[in-house]
Order: sequence, then structure tokens, then C-alpha cells
Amino acid sequence: MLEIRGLEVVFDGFRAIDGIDLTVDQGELRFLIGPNGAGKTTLIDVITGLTRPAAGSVRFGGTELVGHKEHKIVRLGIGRTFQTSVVFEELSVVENLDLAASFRRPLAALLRQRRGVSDTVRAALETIGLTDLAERPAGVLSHGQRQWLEIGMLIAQGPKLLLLDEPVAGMSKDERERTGELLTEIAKDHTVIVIEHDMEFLRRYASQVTVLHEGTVLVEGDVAAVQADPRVQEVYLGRSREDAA
Ligand SMILES: Nc1ncnc2c1ncn2[C@@H]1O[C@H](COP(=O)(O)OP(=O)(O)OP(=O)(O)O)[C@@H](O)[C@H]1O
Repeated sequence: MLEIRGLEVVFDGFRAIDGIDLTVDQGELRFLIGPNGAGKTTLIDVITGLTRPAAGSVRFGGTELVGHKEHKIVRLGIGRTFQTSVVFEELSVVENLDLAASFRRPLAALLRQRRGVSDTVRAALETIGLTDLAERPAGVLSHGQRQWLEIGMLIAQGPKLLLLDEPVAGMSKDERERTGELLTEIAKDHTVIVIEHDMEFLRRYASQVTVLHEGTVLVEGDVAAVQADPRVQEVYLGRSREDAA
């Protein structure tokens, strides 16, 4: 489904991505990890058309993405979350979802008053577990609920591939658990790539993991193999231990 080959991204002479090959199959829940500055967010920026690579190709279902504008890539079925929130606080939960879902509808349909909740929006509400809060303004949501709403807004757009940037950052233990279950659920009918630093979360919910380091793929494999790899311990776990100290 997603095939990245020979990818290079250069910022003012600095090689943020230095020759990445990555294949993600349909229906995978793939975790991307790596120390700060490894190139994880840059990789997602390239897939979504925000950053143009100096070299390489990104093929999605056989279509080359490099050179396409962001909105075209969204229409091809790729959705992402950002580290900063995109929720409209004054609008209700369901209105936020409706707005996200409506991006495919023509303007006339957008201007028409909403007559009840569409099946897409209802399904997204249920998936993210916010049905009871549907009519509340998004501004009153807890941090975790807000993150779920953002994921719901992506799902409502009907993407095939979801790219999530640190979805459990700042969440409580319960919220992390709920998010892990949510990702597992979403991965049943979507391909999902998750950037995540939290090792405990990874141990619980990841199967396939790709470790990036200094703009290259350091190791790839199942979570146990990746964790046991001395190179990963050196660059990633070693560093987290220092951070924790
Ligand atoms: N627009 C930019 N201009 C210049 N340098 C950039 C730009 N964006 C990213 N970089 C640099 O590229 C490298 C990779 O950054 P990136 O944000 O992709 O890392 P990351 O793995 O996502 O790290 P983090 O975990 O801190 O988010 C970093 O050294 C960063 O400073």
C-alpha cells in the first residue's frame, strides 16, 4: 500500500532524511519510533505533501505522491493528525465531526442546514467513544477526549491510511489504554502509522516497529526483536534511561 524508496530530505544542507526505504502493507498498524530529530515527523510531512524530498519516491496504492499538493493527497485517502490541535472549541463534538466529514461534499451541501447526524459521523462518534458528549462544545473536552475527537475527525473523512503523531502524548494511564484499544479497533479497517515515544505503550499495542535514527531506518521488526536489538538500546532506550535519570 505505501512504498517509500530512496527518500532524502535536505534542509539548508542538513540531511534530515538520508535514504529511507519503508514498506507498509494494507491493514498494518505500524509504529515509528526513534530519538528526537530522527526524522519521524519529517517522514510524515513528506508522505502528506507538506515537505518536498530532494530525492526518492513515495507510492501509495501505486500512485506517486511526490509532487502532489497536500489536498490532493488527502483526497487520495491519506489523513494525519498534527502535534497541535485542529479542533474548533466553540463547535460541538458532533459539529466538528460533521465539518470534517463534509470536506468531500460540494459547497451547496455544506451550506444547507444539517438535518440530523450522518451515518459516517455517528459511526465515528461511536468508534471514539464520545457519543454521550456529542452535543457538548469541544472546548470542554479533556485532553484525551480531544485527541480522540481529532482521530474521529480523520476517520470521518474516510481515509485508507492514517498517520498519527504521538497520539498518547500528555495522556493519563487510562486514556492511553483507551487510545491503544481505539488504534487496534481502527486498524481493523484502516492502515495506521503511529509515531510514538512511549515504550510501555509500544510493548502493549505495537506489533511491527520501525526505528529511525539520524534520518535512516536503524532496525525494523516485531516489538520484542526491536527492543532486544543492541543498536536500538544504544540510540533509543539508552537515551530514555538517561532522560529518566
Ligand atoms: N523545516 C525545517 N527546517 C530545518 N530543519 C528542520 C525542519 N524540520 C525538521 N528539521 C530538522 O530535521 C531533523 C528531523 O526532524 P523531525 O522533526 O522529523 O524529527 P522527529 O524524529 O520527528 O523528532 P521529534 O521526536 O523531536 O519530533 C531535526 O534535526 C530537525 O531539527
